[in-house]
Amino acid sequence: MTDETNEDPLAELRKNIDDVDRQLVDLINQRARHVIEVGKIKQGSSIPIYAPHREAAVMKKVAQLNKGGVFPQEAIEAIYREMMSGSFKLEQPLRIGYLGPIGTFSHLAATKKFGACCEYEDLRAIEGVFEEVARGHVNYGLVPIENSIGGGINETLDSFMTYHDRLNIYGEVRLGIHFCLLSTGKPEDVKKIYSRPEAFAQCRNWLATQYPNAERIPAESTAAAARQAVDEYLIDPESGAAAIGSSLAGEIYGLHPLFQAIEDRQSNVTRFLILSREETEISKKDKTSIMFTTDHHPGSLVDVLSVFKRNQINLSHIEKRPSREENWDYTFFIEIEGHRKDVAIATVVGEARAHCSNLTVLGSFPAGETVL
Ligand SMILES: O=C(O)C(=O)C[C@]1(C(=O)O)C=C[C@@H](O)C=C1
Repeated sequence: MTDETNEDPLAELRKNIDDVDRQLVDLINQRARHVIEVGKIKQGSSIPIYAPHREAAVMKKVAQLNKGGVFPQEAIEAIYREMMSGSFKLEQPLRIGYLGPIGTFSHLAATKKFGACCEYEDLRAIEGVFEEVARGHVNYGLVPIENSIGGGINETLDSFMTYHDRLNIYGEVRLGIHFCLLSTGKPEDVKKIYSRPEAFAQCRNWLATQYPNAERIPAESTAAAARQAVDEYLIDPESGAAAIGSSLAGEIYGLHPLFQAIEDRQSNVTRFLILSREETEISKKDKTSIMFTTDHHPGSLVDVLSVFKRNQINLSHIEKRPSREENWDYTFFIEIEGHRKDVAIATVVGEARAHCSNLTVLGSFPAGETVL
C-alpha cells in the first residue's frame, strides 16, 4: 500500500500543520510555566497582576518579530491578548466590570481586551462601574470616554468628580463600532428593526436604500434590541423583527448577522478607559490624564495650558464639564504626553497646579494604539 500523504497534498499539508500545532502548544505551556513563577512573585506583594506597561512591551516585541512574516499582524495581537488572559487565570483570576447589559459594545470591548479567561460583571450604569472598582469588588472596570462621531461621554467625565480619589485611569482601548443587522429570519422577511436611536442615525443611508419601509423602533440598548427581536420571533416567527447591534449581541441572543458593517461611516470608533485602584509603571510611551478647575480670573485657563506649552508637553485631548459646585464654573479634563512618575512631568504638573483652584491627576497609562 502506498503512503496516502504522497498522493494527497492536502493530507500532507494537514500533517505538517498538526506537527507545528504540537510544538506550538508545547511552547505555549513553556511560556505559561514562567508566568506561574511570575504569579508567585506577585502573590503577597503589591505588584499588580495586570501590567499594562509590560503588555505594551510584549505586544511591540511580537509585532516586530512578526515583521516579514505572512501571518496577519492583527491576528498576532489577538492571539497575544488571549495569551495574557490565560496568564491572568494562572496568576489570579480577574473580575472585570462593564456597562451592560451583556452584548453591548462595552461588553464587547471588555471581552476583546481581557479575553476568555476573566470573569465579567454587568454593572448596568457607568457610575456603577466606578463604584465597584472603588470598592474593590471588581479588579478592573471599563467605561466609554468618547466616540469619534458622538463626542465625550458626560456620565464618565462627571463620575471622575466623585471618584477621583478612590481610583485611577489604568489603561485605554479603542473599539471599532461596527453594526450588524441581526435576525433569526431571512433578509427579505425583515419588517421592523429595533435599536438605539444613535445606531439608526449612524446607519441612515444603508437603511434608506436596503429597508426604506421597515419600521424603526427605539430600544434601551442595542443588546435590548437584539433580545426584543428574538422574543418576538419566538412568539410569532412571521413577525419580521430584526435588530441593529454588535456581532456579540447576535451570538448571545441567538440571532445571525444578515448584514455586517452597515454603518455609513466605517471609521466609527469608541475609546474606553480601564479603571483600577492600582497605578501603572512607566512604559515607553505614556499619557497622563488630569482634571482641574481654574481660579476665577480672566485668562486662567490659558495660564494653565501655557505651562504645558512652555515645557513642550503635548496636549492630546481636552474636555469641559460644569463643575457642579457653582454655576458657570467648569472642570476641565486634559491628556498630556508622559507619565506622572516621570520627574519632569511631575514638576510641570506642580507648576500647572499653582494656576488652579483644584488639580487632580487621574492616572497615567500606556498611550493605546490598541484597536480591538
Ligand atoms: O510580566 C508580567 O507581569 C506577567 O504577569 C506576565 C504577562 C504575560 O503573559 O506576558 C501577563 C499579564 C501581564 O499583564 C503582563 C504580562
